[in-house]
Amino acid sequence: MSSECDVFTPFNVIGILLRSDSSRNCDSQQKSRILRDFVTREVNAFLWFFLIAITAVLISKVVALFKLWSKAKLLPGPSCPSFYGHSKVISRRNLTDILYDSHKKYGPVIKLWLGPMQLLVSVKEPALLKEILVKAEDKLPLTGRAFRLAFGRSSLFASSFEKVQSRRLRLAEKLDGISFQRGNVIPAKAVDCSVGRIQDLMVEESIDCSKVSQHLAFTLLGCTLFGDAFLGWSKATIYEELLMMIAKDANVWASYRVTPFWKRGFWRYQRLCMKLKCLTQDIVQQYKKHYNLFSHSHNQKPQGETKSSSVEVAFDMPPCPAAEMHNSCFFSGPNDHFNSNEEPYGNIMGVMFHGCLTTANLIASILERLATNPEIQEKINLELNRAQKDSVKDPQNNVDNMPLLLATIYESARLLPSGPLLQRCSLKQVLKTGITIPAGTLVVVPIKLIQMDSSSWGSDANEFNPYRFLSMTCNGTDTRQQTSVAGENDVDEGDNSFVLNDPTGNAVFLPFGFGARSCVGQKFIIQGLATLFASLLSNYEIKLQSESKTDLKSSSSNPSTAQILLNSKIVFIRRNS
Ligand code: HEM
Repeated sequence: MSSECDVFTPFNVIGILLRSDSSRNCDSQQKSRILRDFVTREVNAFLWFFLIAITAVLISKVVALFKLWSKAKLLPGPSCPSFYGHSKVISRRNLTDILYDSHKKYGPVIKLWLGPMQLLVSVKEPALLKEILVKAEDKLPLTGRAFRLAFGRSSLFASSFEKVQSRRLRLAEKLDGISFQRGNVIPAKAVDCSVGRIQDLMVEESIDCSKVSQHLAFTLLGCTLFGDAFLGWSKATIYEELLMMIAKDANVWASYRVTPFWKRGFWRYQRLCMKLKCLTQDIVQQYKKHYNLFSHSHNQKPQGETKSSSVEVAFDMPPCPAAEMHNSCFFSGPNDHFNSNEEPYGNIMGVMFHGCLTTANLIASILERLATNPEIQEKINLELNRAQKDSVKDPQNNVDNMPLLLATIYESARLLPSGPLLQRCSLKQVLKTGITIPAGTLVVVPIKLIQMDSSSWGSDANEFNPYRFLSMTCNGTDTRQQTSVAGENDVDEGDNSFVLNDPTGNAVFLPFGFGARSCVGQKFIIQGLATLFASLLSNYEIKLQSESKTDLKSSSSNPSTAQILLNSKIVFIRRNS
């Protein structure tokens, strides 16, 4: 017969765990029952708490979803075709084409659903653009993930503004600093090396426009970052190839929500990234050796102090003792502490990657415009001759006096931006105009459409016309100056001269973005490319290979498909031959 105490022994797990032996006395059974009751109550309380918390989270999500839906209702846009939104349509058609059609039908601010909880808002209205790009500071996680997967953690290209804020400020200061020392933006050797690269490629009669642009961009950036060490670096070609191979797949691997460790292709990609890291390490070592050699041969400073290297001069950096030279030497200040979570070469690889791709795209655009507009080329050459006569012989010091050349660069950037969209997320504020874009929305600015919009750029918005960035100044006998918009028949001569209307800050000119996350290399690269093209045009005439002409798609009624580079072949003809 069981004892009285045994009657109360519950048959739950805790009860079994706490059940006492029948040999124990009643007193100890009493204690264990109290303990068991206590534990049971604690577990129940925890479960209740857990349930309430989960329910609260779910309710808040549902409320947020309803809020999103009700706010989104106020925004115009095509009706949702299914529960999954427009994602199926987007996977079948180019997003820029869809945005072009939707903006045409529904106005300058439109919405698209990427899923039941993901809203995309595209803004084309110039009055709203600046406000949005200033207020929305974070970028899409995809961009940050692509850089992180390829180059490790770094503090320049992360999606969160908080993480990049201080580092991008310092880099911008340094790059802007050298932009003020105009003549020296890109060291003369970098330009010579880039032009020399064209001569190497000239073995063939004509050159692939995209290939030569890629070589030029890579040489320009490499020489600027690593100076003389880069000129003699035997692995430069492999580095360039690796960068391009990584660029091809970067967004594919970043688009996986969970890193696809199970895919063989992903590990192949990681090996490429690893090789790139080793090569970056190698060029930094070479730079270090070169720098050591330089400081020993110019032993002008006391021990412990070193003379500024070419890279430091180019980037306006404090001299850095060779022993401490690493990534931060390029991208940080004297009081910067290296973050141990960061990949030591992440920022260098990131800048080489972003800089090469975007600069190559712009160089290709300029080369094609010049090749298809020989009259502009000749006028730039006249401008170059005049600038050379006016001041020192070196054309590289005169890019500021070459408004047509600068206008050609701006116009080429307008017609072929490096990407079709600027992307932002987590816009928290209500916009001044009364339009509310809910928090968490993916906000896109379709730069390609904006930069070719006839309402902002005129009826020739799809055409190459560098004169849109120029004004004609007429210096009469009285000293007053009169300016008027320049045209292609105007000549920059004598009493008349062109003045550049700098488009930076114009809400509808966005090849370098705008606001908190705009490109920090803008001034630097515009000056650098002007220097490169001044040198290039003084040596060569650029022509399109005759068969290539039919390949050029110069205009179309839909700006989203206009001005696509079709990999034309170009010929460089030596001017004095
Ligand atoms: C023709 C050449 C270039 C073009 C067209 C270009 C264009 C751009 C664009 C469109 C963005 C995004 C802006 C936005 O979302 O608002 C960007 C970001 C950036 N660019 Fe460039 N870029 C060029 C060259 C360079 C160079 C040479 C450097 C550095 C030396 C550089 C450094 C950066 C950095 C650090 C960012 C990230 C800013 C951030 O996320 O906060 N860029 N660039």
